[in-house]
Order: sequence, then C-alpha cells, then structure tokens
Amino acid sequence: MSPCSIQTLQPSPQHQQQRQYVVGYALTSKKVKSFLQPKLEGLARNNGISFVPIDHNRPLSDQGPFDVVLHKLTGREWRQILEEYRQIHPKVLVLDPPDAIKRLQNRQSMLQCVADLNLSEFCGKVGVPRQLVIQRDASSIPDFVAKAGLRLPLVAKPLVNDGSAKSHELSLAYDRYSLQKLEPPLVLQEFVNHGGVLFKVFIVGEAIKVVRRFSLPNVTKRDLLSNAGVYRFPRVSCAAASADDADLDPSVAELPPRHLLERLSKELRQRLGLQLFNLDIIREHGTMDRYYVIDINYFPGK
Ligand SMILES: Nc1ncnc2c1ncn2[C@@H]1O[C@H](COP(=O)(O)OP(=O)(O)OP(=O)(O)O)[C@@H](O)[C@H]1O
Ligand SMILES: O=P(O)(O)O[C@H]1[C@H](OP(=O)(O)O)[C@@H](OP(=O)(O)O)[C@@H](O)[C@@H](O)[C@@H]1OP(=O)(O)O
Ligand SMILES: [Mg+2]
Ligand SMILES: [Mg+2]
Repeated sequence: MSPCSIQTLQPSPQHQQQRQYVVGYALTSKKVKSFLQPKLEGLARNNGISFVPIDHNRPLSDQGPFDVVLHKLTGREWRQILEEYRQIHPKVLVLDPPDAIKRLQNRQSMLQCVADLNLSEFCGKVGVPRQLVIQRDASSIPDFVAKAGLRLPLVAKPLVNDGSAKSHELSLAYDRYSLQKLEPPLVLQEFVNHGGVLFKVFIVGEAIKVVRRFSLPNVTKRDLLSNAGVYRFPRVSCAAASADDADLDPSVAELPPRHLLERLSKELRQRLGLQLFNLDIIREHGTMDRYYVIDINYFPGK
C-alpha cells in the first residue's frame, strides 16, 4: 500500500467522533442503587452513553436535551408529565410509555394479552392460570369461587401491582372459606404445580435472557386434605433464589424451547407496547409443553 492509500483509510474527523447519547432517568433511590452500578455506567460511557438524573423540581422540558427518558415511577402526576413531554418531544424515546406500563399495574389487565394469544401448538401451549377478580366484599368470596369452579389451592394476589411492598404480599389458600379473611381488591389464581422452579424471561427490546428461580413447591392432594387456611408467603423467586446452578430433576430444569420464548416475547412486546420487562413462566409439572405466564414485571432488577 502506498502512503497515499493509507491516508485515504484514515477515518475523517467526522467519523472519529462517536455519537453521544444522553439518558435522563427518573428512578427511586433503591432502583438507582441496584441499576446504575459503576460497571454499567462505565460500559455506557465507553459507548458514548451518559446517564443524567431528572430533577423533579424543574419542568422536564427545561432539562436535557435527552435522547432517552428511562423511568420507573408510578402515579398519575408523573404519567401526565411524561405524556405531555412525549407530545412536545416525539423524537425522545420514552422507556416505556406510561399508558403501556399502567397495564402491568393491575394483575388482571397484565395477563390479558397472554390470554388473548394463540401460540401454535407445535411450540407448546402458553396460557394463564384460571383466575377471578374480587373487587370487594370478602364474605362473598367462597360463593364466587364455587360459581367460577376454581380449583384449590388458590394464590391470592393484590389486584394493584404498583411496586409497593403491599402489592407483593401474596397468600396461598387451601380452603375456600378462609378466603373471607383476605382483603379485596385481589386476584385469585389457580395454583399450578410446576416442580418448584420457574423461568424468568428478561426482555430488553429484541434481546431475551432466561434464568431459573426457585418457586413454591408442588401441592399434593394429601397437602390439600391435611391443610386448611390462608398462608402468607414471602418473595420466593427473588434474585437470591437462583436455581441456575442447582442440581434439579432434568424434566423440571429443562428450559422452555428457545423459539417458544422468542415468539412469546415478540408477541408480548408488540401487544404490550413495552421494551423493558420480564415474564414469570411456569411449566405444569408432569408435562413438557404446558406453560403458564403468572406475572409480568416492568423494568425488573437482575
Ligand atoms: N398461579 C401460580 N401457580 C403456582 N405458583 C405461583 C402462581 N402464582 C404465583 N406463584 C408463586 O408465587 C410467586 C410470586 O408470585 P408473583 O410472581 O405473581 O408475585 P410478584 O409479587 O408479582 O413477584 P415479583 O417479585 O416477580 O414481582 C411466584 O414467583 C411463584 O413462586
Ligand atoms: O431489584 P429486584 O431484583 O428485586 O427487582 C424486582 C423489582 O424491584 P426493583 O424495581 O426495585 O428493581 C420489582 O419491581 P416492583 O414491582 O417492586 O416495582 C419487580 O419487577 C420484581 O419482579 C423484580 O424482581 P425480578 O423479577 O427481577 O427478580
Ligand atoms: Mg413474579
Ligand atoms: Mg411481579
């Protein structure tokens, strides 16, 4: 190569300059701590991405300019601020649109998209457990449950899923009369035996990652006969409950087929209008192809 041709291979100053992106973020202090770790900030910086906190005491439009607004805050006021901002700044990517997130803040509307899906049989069947919404009047729950023909045990989940500690307070009910003790509004969902392991599918745009987590153990017929009452249970499938390295029965450990998860994630991304979420999916124990989505979380943690 002649020196001349080497010169022509030098990138022009225009190409040397990396495009810079500014991400404005509105997160709780807990989320800032868990998400904005130095490693992530360093990686982002090397790729021309900087994170800037949004100041809630100043109008959003006076801040930035931002390429992306990343947020995980709830409340009508914040939703309104973001909607107005999106109208004025249509080119800014708001992750994610507040109305789309709102659908996940109710455990009934959250799973509606999955219930509406009709994934072809060859991938396996994906559905949601049968569930009933109780808006008020705990004393009528036993009758409602009988009329709906729901099978015990039932998982009782607060209808509102707003990220508060209360919205994660779940119970397992072994007999329907004890359900009167619960506080509506709630969703009663059939418990599906799944071998004590669930799959968390993390979705970031087109990228997906699946992990195994420990979950509630199977409930046998004997358990059902020998137990009564409603039992509160703690957050069983949190990040600390990883089952990826556990010595599991292979039929329980086997991940759902990749093409099934890709198809499901793509459909849900479109139908929910979200880019950042995860799905909790279980496989009915004793089957290799019956799947149930039990929970969808917006912009989850690890
Ligand atoms: N229908 C079900 N059948 C069997 N187990 C279930 C069912 N629903 C929930 N569980 C168990 O209860 C746990 C918590 O339920 P769920 O994921 O709905 O609650 P959450 O508070 O939204 O959880 P997260 O921390 O993922 O947001 C699940 O991880 C799973 O172990
Ligand atoms: O931080 P963690 O890893 O516990 O993330 C959890 C996240 O809390 P965060 O918002 O503080 O990140 C939760 O959000 P809220 O419903 O409480 O708003 C919810 O999305 C869980 O499903 C996440 O657990 P994961 O599904 O990822 O295991
Ligand atoms: Mg969950
Ligand atoms: Mg959840």
